[in-house]
Amino acid sequence: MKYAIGIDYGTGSGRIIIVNIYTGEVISISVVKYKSGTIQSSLNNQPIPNTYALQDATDYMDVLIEGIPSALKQANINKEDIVGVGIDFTSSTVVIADEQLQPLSSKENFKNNPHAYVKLWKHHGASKEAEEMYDIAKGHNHNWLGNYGYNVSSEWMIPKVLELIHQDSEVLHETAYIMEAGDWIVSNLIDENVRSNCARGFKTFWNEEDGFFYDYYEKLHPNLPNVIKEKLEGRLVKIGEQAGTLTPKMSQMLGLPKGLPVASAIIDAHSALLGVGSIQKNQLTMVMGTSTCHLMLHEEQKQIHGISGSVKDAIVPGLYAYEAGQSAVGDLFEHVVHQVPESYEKEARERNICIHTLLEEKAATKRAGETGLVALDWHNGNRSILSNSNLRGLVIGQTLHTKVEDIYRAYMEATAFGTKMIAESYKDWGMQIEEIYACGGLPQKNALLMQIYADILNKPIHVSATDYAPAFGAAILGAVAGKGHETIEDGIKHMKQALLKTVYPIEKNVAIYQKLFEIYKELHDFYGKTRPDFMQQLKEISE
Ligand SMILES: Nc1ncnc2c1ncn2[C@@H]1O[C@H](COP(=O)(O)OP(=O)(O)O)[C@@H](O)[C@H]1O
Ligand SMILES: O=C(CO)[C@H](O)[C@H](O)COP(=O)(O)O
Repeated sequence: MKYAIGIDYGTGSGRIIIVNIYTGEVISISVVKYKSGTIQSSLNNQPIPNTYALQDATDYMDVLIEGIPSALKQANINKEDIVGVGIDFTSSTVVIADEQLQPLSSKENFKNNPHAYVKLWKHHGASKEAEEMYDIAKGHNHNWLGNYGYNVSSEWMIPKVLELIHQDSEVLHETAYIMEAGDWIVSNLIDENVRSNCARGFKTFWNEEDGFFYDYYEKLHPNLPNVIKEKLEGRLVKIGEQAGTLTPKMSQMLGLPKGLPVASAIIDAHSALLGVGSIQKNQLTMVMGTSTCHLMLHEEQKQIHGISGSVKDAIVPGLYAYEAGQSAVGDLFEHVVHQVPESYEKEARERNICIHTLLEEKAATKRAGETGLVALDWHNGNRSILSNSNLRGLVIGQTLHTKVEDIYRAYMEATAFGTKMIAESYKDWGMQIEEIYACGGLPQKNALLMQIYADILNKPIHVSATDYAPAFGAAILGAVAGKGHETIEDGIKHMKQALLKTVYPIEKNVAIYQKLFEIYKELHDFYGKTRPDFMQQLKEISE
């Protein structure tokens, strides 16, 4: 029997699975929550801006140190039968490290410095840098901005590097490596500075043909080209390739075979396509968790307004991977969970169910449209199709009878309307959508959510049976890196996970939601395009 390990680093936790590479059977699962979670509002009791979202990279190492021995113990297999390990990580989640790959935040003199910590993918501290980059990129004689959907997101790598250059020269001086967190994990496992084409292509202004866009970087800041050369370069390893092998120190620390092959890191949402097996063009895959990513594959590169980017070989060699997304989905539902009355908390405790389930149950008692609400799901900005992290949420139609579950339902509907905007942009630019897949940690947990998506998108939604689609994708890459399978396609054939169900649209709901979508689009275009300054002003006044 042969096995592979897949390690999925999500926003709140790391998930480790050991998988039979011939059957896709999960032998064991280990989940390790990040001890410091996401550091927001304050760091060590010192206030930090509300736009900051930081993490502590030592938590990522704890996932390995605690999670792998636990998964091995549960699996009770001969570890010599493990052929390889793959890692997927949220992105662009940026680690600041010294020559020994130690995170600067772990050093005594930097432990209270926010710029020494990981800038999580949803960190919006670099919005001014992103706006400045967009203005300069627009005037730059190139065509690559179209490959990024004609936008620059503050969630990407270069705005976060510029923020560091602008804000903290001392941290920058002590920094040897600025790395995607997935690359940082792989580089620690093999003791070499390597960089994956996946996150590099999507989150940094780089493509394999041209390399880094140094002529553009020079216009942004005189120091930027050197910072990129000195701190972001590293041996490129592409998806599907082996990055290297486990060092003796790591194999001893983790209890894994010496010289175990390690795959190049992949972005978490992109890895899910491998785990689900949705790698045909005309398939839209929604990876739904804290956020949602909307991914497609195509043999051509099209410049699609409002998506986050398109990169060749980033998921399946030979195909362009396309990504769009929404920065707050599970996070938005969680926001309501924290606002329910004590009576709801009491009821959930007594029935031993989570608040999400209680809210879903209460929200399901109403028919489509009965709340009388329409919301904009922009509580953490709008990633696609407006790419504006200064935008804010909105609910219209509230009365004195509006309940918290009505707001919960309105947010579920709003995230589905936002997905419809993305799907329409894909279709407007020549990407036909014939099938829709849903995976990630959300779809299996909330039946009402998936029915709302089927009704609003007016398409059947194929729901993956596993909560761990990204981890399965990482395990497939680990199996290929370790020559357990010759190609990614072979790995998918043996290891992809089954579907749980297909949710079909309900005709009467489709008609009601089409009316509500027309209102959503009016609100979207007014607050997102005609007067985005309203929400910008509210943000500035609040700071
Ligand atoms: N039953 C539910 N309904 C809606 N959202 C949920 C439910 N259960 C958890 N969530 C949300 O899902 C998100 C976690 O998604 P998951 O995919 O597990 O993690 P990650 O985003 O770290 O990969 C959290 O934001 C949480 O609020
Ligand atoms: O932008 C991303 C991918 O390109 C982030 O990795 C994703 O949005 C965060 O993932 P999750 O919601 O699962 O935590």
